Amino acid sequence: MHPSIYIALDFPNAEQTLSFVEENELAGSPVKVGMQLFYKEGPYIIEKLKERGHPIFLDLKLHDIPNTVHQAMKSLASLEIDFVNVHAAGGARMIEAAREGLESTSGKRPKLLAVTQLTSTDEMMLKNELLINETLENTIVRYAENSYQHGADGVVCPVHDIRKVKQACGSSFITMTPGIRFKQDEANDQKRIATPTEARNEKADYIVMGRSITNAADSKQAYQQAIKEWNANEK
Ligand SMILES: O=c1ccn([C@@H]2O[C@H](COP(=O)(O)O)[C@@H](O)[C@H]2O)c(=O)[nH]1
Repeated sequence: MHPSIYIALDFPNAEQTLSFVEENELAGSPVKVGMQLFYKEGPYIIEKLKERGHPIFLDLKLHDIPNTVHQAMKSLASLEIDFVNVHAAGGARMIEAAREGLESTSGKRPKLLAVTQLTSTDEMMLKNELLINETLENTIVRYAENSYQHGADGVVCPVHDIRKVKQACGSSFITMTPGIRFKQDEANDQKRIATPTEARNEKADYIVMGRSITNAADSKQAYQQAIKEWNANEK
């Protein structure tokens, strides 16, 4: 296992998820649980993954009014997971409310990440659909600064923006980067992708890998390949 590589367990149910981790001998490896799995199974799947020693990033990307996010984070904090997140676009007060909700737990507080811009967003979509007349890079850095100033421990961002985010928010501000693909893989719906090697070179703290591992003919081997790339250029 590698502490910096989170495997996105985007499966439809607990049975398929637990078979996947068992068949590929992934007990103890960091995993990301997203909407598909959590909406189906709820806290049960978190309990089962914790029993197997997995560090957990619960990727639900909360985005609502501050009071709702505050109360939701209080509930999520009781799961004693490692990371949870919100959309940075929810704004300063919502991010503060999320942090306050997490701090109400008596157990270990999950770290709070804010999603800057999704790795499926490109410049064209930003301008034409989201009507943001700034570059993607400026938007991501500004959202990261706002998140940092209002209580987030880090951001979810594309690999390409890590350096600027760290310059603006400091090197200990966490960067969790999805959109990771091996060189030969399809991008699928992702617009801003990078290899594990590129992520490591850009000094990502963590990477998220889903389909490049879960859809591989040999998932165990694919995970080992990710670890190999990551370790090849040790910081
Ligand atoms: O900007 C973001 C934020 C979250 N994700 C999530 O990461 C995984 C990526 O899966 P792949 O199969 O490796 O593309 C997925 O669960 C997303 O919900 C993201 O891709 N981009």
